[in-house]
Parts: sequence; structure tokens; C-alpha cells
Amino acid sequence: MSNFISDLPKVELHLHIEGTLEPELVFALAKRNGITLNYLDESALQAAYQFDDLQSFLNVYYSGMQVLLTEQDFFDLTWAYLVRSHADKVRHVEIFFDPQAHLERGVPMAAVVEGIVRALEQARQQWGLTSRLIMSFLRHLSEDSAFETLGLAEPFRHHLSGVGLDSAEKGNPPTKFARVYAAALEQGYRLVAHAGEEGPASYIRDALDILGVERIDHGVAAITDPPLMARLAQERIPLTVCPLSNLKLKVINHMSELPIPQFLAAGVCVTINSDDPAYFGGYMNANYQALQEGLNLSDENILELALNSVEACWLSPEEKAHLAADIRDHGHAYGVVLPS
Ligand SMILES: Nc1ncnc2[nH]cnc12
Ligand SMILES: [Zn+2]
Repeated sequence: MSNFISDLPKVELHLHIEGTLEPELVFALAKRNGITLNYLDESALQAAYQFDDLQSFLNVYYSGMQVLLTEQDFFDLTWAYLVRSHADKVRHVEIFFDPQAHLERGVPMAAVVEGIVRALEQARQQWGLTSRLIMSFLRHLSEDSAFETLGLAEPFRHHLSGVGLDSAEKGNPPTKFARVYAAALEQGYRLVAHAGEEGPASYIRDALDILGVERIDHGVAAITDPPLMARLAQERIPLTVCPLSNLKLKVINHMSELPIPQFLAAGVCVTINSDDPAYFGGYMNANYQALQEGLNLSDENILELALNSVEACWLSPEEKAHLAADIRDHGHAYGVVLPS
């Protein structure tokens, strides 16, 4: 691991907290909650992490999270992620959670949100690691279910910065959630959505034009649509790309295929993130490192990607300026300087 990457201050904008559930914690929580698992041990579970596409991953992801039942479980899950992220020099994180995947198992919204928020608050007090929380709707479920979830979130509204859209993309276009997004906007939520991961570039357009999102999660399919690329660059609409995820889910066959150099050259505000790091082979440092090696990126490119994440995040302008200065100082210490 290069020191330039490992010591670089980072911002993570695309992270599913349920996707940070490491095999070790699956077994510990199963034991605590009296749940019998279908796997003999941690290595047998890890061996199941071979995916052909997004759906094959989602099957394992939804099955794994069944060990999460109590507020303490969600605290422990989130805290374990924050410890790893702090070690990776992550200074700010915007976290997705999937309430419907817990509500349908009888876990109350309060246990989920309060457990996550307690860990986020502890990280802020202990390390100054800041965060935002984004409630994601599962796009394979109905519009009615998304509306019901939005209603159940009302008592926790003050903990939630935005809403997102995830799960199986193909066949579940953004248009299905147009009315839910309009209602969320009305309630003051910021809006993001997964689009153009396995789905077409037209889903990215629809997420922008019909849902009104300000940021696209993944968005790699934009590379197939030059006018869309020009628009993303012109409007500086951020893309939260997840390199190891794209590789593991076979969105690309090799890291050298990820269009990061093209996005940077076009002036798109592209960012690097870990998505579901327990399943895809690494957290933030591992994603930056695999990307630099696979694409022969310069340290200047890496610095630009880190600064893009600051631009794209939801901190205040003052907090952003402070973090960007720390990132530029880190570059200076290594002789890596970008025009401001
Ligand atoms: N990469 C991903 N795409 C869609 N839904 C997800 N849920 C968790 N990870 C996801
Ligand atoms: Zn994701």
C-alpha cells in the first residue's frame, strides 16, 4: 500500500452499512441472538462471496443481515465500520441503510436508526469523524412499500439527511419512484439514487430529470453516452464510483476497464468509494490502491479524486474548505500539487 494513499485524508460517499458486515461479526451476532447459520464457520461463509452479477450478491447480502436484530447489533456493526474507516484516514462518511430489509423481519426502525446514530455520534466525539445518514428505498419492492417506509421514518427525520435508491436495478427504473421522491423532497430530504451500475445510461438521465437527484451512485454507464457525459461535467453532478464492487459484480472484467481516466479528463466530479466492503474485498484504502494499480493513475489523479469527494459531500462550506486544505497539504508533503 502506498503511503500517499494510506495517509491521504478521505471522504466516503457510497457505503451500505449492511455491506460492512464481516463474517466474524455474522458469527458473533448469530451466537448472541441464538441464530443457526447455514455455514459451518467464517471461512465457509467467506467462500460463498463469489458473485456473477448484482443479483447474486444481493441474495447473499440480504441473507447475511438476518443476524442484525437489536439496537446494539446496529451499533456494533456501525462501530466496526468506523474503526476500519478511521484507520483508513476517512474523515467524513455518508452512509446508506436499507430499513425495508429490517422492517420486513420485524426489526423496528428505532433499533436500526438509533444503533447506527449512537455509533456515528461516538466517532464524532472520539475522532472528529463526521457523517450523514441516507435512508435507501429497495427498488425491487413496491412504491407503496417505499411510501410506508418514508412515513415510518418521520420520528427519526432529524437523523436523516437524504434518501437513496438501491437493490436490483434492471427492470426497476427510477420512474417507479417518482412520486416517493417528490414526497421526500417536500419533506426536505436531499436526493440521490443508484443508477447506471448494471442499468443503462437512460436510468441516469431519469434519476436526474424525473427523481431530481443531486448525485448519482455508481453511474459508470454514463461513459456510453457522450451528451450525458458533457452534462455531468457541465453541471458538476457527482458520481460515487465503487471500483472493487464493479470488479466483484462483473460490471467490468478488469480494473483497467473502469472509465475513471475518461471521467477525469471530461471534467466529471467522479469519486471513489467502497459500497459493500465486507463482500468486495476492501475498504477505502484498498479501493484507491486497486484503482491506482489497475489504471496506472498518478498521485495527482488520486488527489483530484479525494478533492472531488469533498466537493460532492454534504458538509458545510467551512468544513469542506478545511478538509480540502488538509488534502492539499497532504499532497504538498509528497510534492503532489494541483492547480486550485
Ligand atoms: N452495489 C449495490 N447496488 C445496488 N444495491 C445495493 N445494495 C447494496 N449494495 C448495492
Ligand atoms: Zn451501492
